Amino acid sequence: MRERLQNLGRVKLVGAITLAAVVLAVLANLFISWLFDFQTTWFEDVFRAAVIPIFLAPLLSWYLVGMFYLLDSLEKDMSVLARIDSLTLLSNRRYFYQQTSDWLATESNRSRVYAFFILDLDFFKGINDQHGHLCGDKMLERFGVVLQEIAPSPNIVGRLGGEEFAVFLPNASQQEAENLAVRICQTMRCSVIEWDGEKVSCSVSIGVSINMNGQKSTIENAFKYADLALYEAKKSGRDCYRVYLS
Ligand SMILES: Nc1nc2c(ncn2[C@@H]2O[C@H](COP(=O)(O)OP(=O)(O)OP(=O)(O)O)[C@@H](O)[C@H]2O)c(=O)[nH]1
Repeated sequence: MRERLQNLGRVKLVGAITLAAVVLAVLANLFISWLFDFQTTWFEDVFRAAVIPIFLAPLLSWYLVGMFYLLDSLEKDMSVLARIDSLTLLSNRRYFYQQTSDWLATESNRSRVYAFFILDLDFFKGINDQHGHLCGDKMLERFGVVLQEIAPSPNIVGRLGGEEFAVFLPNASQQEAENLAVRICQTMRCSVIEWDGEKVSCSVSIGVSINMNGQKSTIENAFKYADLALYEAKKSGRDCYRVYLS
């Protein structure tokens, strides 16, 4: 993205040079005609009129093609940036909702089972307070990587905001969902980052909502039930998961 923006700067410079060259060439042409009061033939008139476009056409074409290519790639970059969380590179809240809602809206998926996790790092404020926000950011990045490794596609992983994340497991049974929750808790419990020569770790609490028996439901319901389960996990002392069956 940064490279493209630099290229855009270069293209603008070439555009300005091209424009200046056109203006100078036209002025020079007029000046020479005025200075020498040319009595030119029609052939010389046509030749002189054609010289400028012939020499400048490649430059102009290159400029226009470059501009088109860069604007096109910048538009694509913008659309990606609007969907991802810049710190963890996971889906952001809005895109996560869109992905999961799209899955649920598909007719063939409506009667399927799925699990929905809300994951919240424990006492995360303490890490910020004790080691600083940059350390907190590094922990959030680490958690994002852990989630992507443990719950790869077709599962959908997103950062809802702050230290709250979500995972959607399409077609997952209760057993599969619970196994995954156990693995995430264990991995975070053992995961350590180095910060200013100190080892920093952070556990996670997980609220799991499982849509049993393939009942039709919305992502809002799944969210509500997972949130209730998360509340139970926090109340039970954290570093654990709780399940809400619906
Ligand atoms: N470093 C960093 N901190 C963030 C970010 N977003 C939110 N926070 C911090 O996350 C902390 C969340 O604190 P709390 O809501 O009290 O939660 P907690 O300390 O994890 O406590 P429990 O959830 O009850 O275990 C706050 O201190 C926020 O400032 C971020 O992007 N980076």
